[in-house]
Amino acid sequence: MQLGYVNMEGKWPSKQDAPEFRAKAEHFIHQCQDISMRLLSCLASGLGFPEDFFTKCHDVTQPDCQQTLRCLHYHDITGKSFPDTYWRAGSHTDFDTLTLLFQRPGENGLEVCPGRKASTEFAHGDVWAPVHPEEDEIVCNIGDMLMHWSDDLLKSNFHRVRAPKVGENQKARYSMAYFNQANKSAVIQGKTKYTTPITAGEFLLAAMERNYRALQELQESQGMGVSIPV
Ligand SMILES: O=C(O)CCC(=O)C(=O)O
Ligand SMILES: [Fe+2]
Repeated sequence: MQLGYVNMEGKWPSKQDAPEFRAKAEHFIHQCQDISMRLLSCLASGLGFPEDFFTKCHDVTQPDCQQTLRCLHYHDITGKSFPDTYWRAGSHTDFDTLTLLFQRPGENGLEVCPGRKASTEFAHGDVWAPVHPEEDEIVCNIGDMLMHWSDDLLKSNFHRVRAPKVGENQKARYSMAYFNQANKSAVIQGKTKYTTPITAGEFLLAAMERNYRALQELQESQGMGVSIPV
């Protein structure tokens, strides 16, 4: 389930089904926005941009706002074993500027791949480290937009979610990701390397096309076709 600031009319669960859901979700989203803007202000200053630079690019009062809270539910797989090619979430970087990731103690599986040589590498075969959930901790992932804005100084990190094996906690995993995605019309432009301006809307489209092509190539190399939903 994905929640945001725009185009939400008619998408909230009804008051009868989940009486407090909307108010609680909106309160949480506002808290995520608040802490994100504080973090992004620090990052803007560190990168030599004005302190309010990223805040202005992630403006929730604008109709082209793309801030999103993704609520994830990975199913209970107790007693089931899957091949090593099976992931709860496959290796990827986030397309956004900065992600706040919330996970629950005991629901392990998140792994990160520190270090990255190029934005187009898909990190197969690299060294992965687990990020175990801790009470009161928020995992922050640098995304592709911030990597671009910082001319590759801040690397967007590959991460994935492993499927637990028989003997481990195979119960459901719930997590939430607050994606700080710049407003569609915000211009992403570095100072030294990525000096050609690109809007965040174009940037997201290009990232999705690149990931889709990479998936196609991987599946073709493994002799599997990509099935396109019709
Ligand atoms: O479930 C998780 O912890 C990871 C989710 C994630 O990486 C994503 O939705 O981009
Ligand atoms: Fe992610």
